[in-house]
Amino acid sequence: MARIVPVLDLSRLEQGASERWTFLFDLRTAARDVGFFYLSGHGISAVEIDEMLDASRRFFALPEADKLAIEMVKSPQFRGYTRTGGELTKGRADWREQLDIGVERQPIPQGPGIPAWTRLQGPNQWPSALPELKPALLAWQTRATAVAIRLLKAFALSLDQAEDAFDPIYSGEPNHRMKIVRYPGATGDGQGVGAHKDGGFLTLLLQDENEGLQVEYDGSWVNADPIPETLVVNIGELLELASNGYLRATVHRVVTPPAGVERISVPFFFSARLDATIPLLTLPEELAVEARGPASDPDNPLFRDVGTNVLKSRMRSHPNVASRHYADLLETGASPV
Ligand SMILES: O=C(O)CCC(=O)C(=O)O
Ligand SMILES: [Fe+2]
Repeated sequence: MARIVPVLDLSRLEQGASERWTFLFDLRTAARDVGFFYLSGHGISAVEIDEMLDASRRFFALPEADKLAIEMVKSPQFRGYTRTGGELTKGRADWREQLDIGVERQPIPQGPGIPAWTRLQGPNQWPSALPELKPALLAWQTRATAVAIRLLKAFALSLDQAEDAFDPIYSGEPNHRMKIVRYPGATGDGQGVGAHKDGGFLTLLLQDENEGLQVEYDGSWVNADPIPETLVVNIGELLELASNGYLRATVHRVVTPPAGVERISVPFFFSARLDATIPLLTLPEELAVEARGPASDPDNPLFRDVGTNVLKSRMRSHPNVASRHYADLLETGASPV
């Protein structure tokens, strides 16, 4: 039986015009039909992958005090460590611990009339007990950004747009974010991370050898079990919005591993600049007739303003950070949540 979540080889883009053309067709089909695929031929080596997973394991093995020293609640930028059960998906605790890292930038000076999402820009928190983590994660960000941009250009071509159609909304200051995540075995109620869609353009996920990721397809859950040396790619809400729902931001979740197993993953979320507004692409007629419009969920309103969208989802996932650093928005009802 054919795999539901297909494997696509990115190096086909460089194998001549006809291979390139069929790759773009396969890419568009996978992103429209399942919204998830495995990516091979991405150019990130097995050694780099192992190093990233090892660095993640070393972080989670640190004494709890070293991890709590950089807890996310200290960061208005939603950066840092979240302990197991500390994050919510649709109001329910996720049984995973994680470190959130964004782009390293100076905070934006605040004052009257400055939009709240500008507070998302600023520094990361790094563990002083593991100095090698910072260069390892920043190196991964650089590698993953390059792959994400190649893919985004390919998506633009596959939708009959100019290759650089998305450049104006990410170039200069893209707002990617990544996490290292550990799912401990047999904890909580089995929700590693609850069913959700990702918010950005594209997510590139590195997973270790352990199962747990599931993708919603045709009303049921399909396992997206690890395939060595591949990344799992999924479409985020921004690409669904830009394509008027032609491409699908698919719901996914992670189930808790069994006792004695821990699962490590490294999701990288490629997104647009916080000050960008998501355009609506004009699709060619044969694609436009198949565009369903972006899924509308009254519990999860989508905004074309990227900064507002990002702040909304961060505040929902981390209510402790919201009440410490965004209490003004919660009190005045100006909250974008
Ligand atoms: O850990 C995984 O495999 C997926 C994580 C995920 O979906 C997320 O953090 O958005
Ligand atoms: Fe996700």
